[in-house]
Amino acid sequence: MERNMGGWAIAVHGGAGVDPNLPQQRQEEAKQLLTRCLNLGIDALRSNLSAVDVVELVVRELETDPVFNSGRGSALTAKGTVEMESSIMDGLGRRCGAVSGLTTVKNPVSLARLVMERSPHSYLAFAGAEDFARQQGVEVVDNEYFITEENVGMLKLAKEANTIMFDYRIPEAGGLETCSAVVESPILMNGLPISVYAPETVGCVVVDSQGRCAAATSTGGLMNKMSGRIGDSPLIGAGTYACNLCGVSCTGEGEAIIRGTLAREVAAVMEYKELGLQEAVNFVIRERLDEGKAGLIAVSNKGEVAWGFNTTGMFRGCATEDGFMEVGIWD
Ligand SMILES: NC(=O)C[C@H](N)C(=O)O
Repeated sequence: MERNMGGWAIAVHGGAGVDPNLPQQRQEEAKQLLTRCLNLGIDALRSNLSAVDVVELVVRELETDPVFNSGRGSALTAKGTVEMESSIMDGLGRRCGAVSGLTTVKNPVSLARLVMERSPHSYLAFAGAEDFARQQGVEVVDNEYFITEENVGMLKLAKEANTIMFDYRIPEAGGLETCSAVVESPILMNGLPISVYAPETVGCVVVDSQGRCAAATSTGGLMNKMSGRIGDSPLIGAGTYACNLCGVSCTGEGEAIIRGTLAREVAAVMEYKELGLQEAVNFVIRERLDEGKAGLIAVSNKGEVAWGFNTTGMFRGCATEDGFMEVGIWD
């Protein structure tokens, strides 16, 4: 799908790889949150906030709500702790900031923005990033704040199955059944079984009415990941990218997104193959991504919005200045 209205455009995602048996209630909950976040972004764009301000604002909202896998509600490490990561990129001047290994920062995307604006670096991680957060006076909370009962249940299941979970479902009776079905036919990666589903990382891409593009992505990573594991979300060019042409945010199996440098590839094929935004998204998903692994959202400086995925579904929503708005999960 593609819209080309020449004004502002916004897209949000709440993760790719959705379980086809996801309870209806959970689907509705996710769609409501995406709609609320889109509206927040739309109001901000109408008030003339810049693209980078809008992506930060929207991702903060998604981090604060526990529905998706970022900030509160983040996936847990094998140790049962939360290690969050995020990045933000302003297409104007291609400025960027990224953070990993955060354990107490309430809104990782805002720390990524501070790395971009108030540090001489692009990427800070673990203890150094936490020190920087304190130095900057951002809101910090106990690690417990990020841990939800639901995720504790999911980690238990992942551990029992010795699986690094890409799934993110409610550990109720139905959830358990679906989950064991996943585990019965695992995909092996480096000798470890991995389910085919992806958890619900969040991201937002925006082009404002002046044609400035920005992108931001935030996540807790994968359920039962090794402590210290870094995925695609904080990696500029892999999970997040923005330039004067477009803004892109990815979601799915981080290792596959990193191998494909997906976000940057969208910009590269637009630039060097002179493809339109949706064509570029389709090309990258088809040519640079292993089957069933990921999805992405994108905007262009012309006010186009596009998305694509090769997983079962992707939580996403988009809107353009002419009043078009769509929120969906499946193809
Ligand atoms: N659902 C996700 O998008 C997970 C994220 N890409 C990661 O691998 O950390």
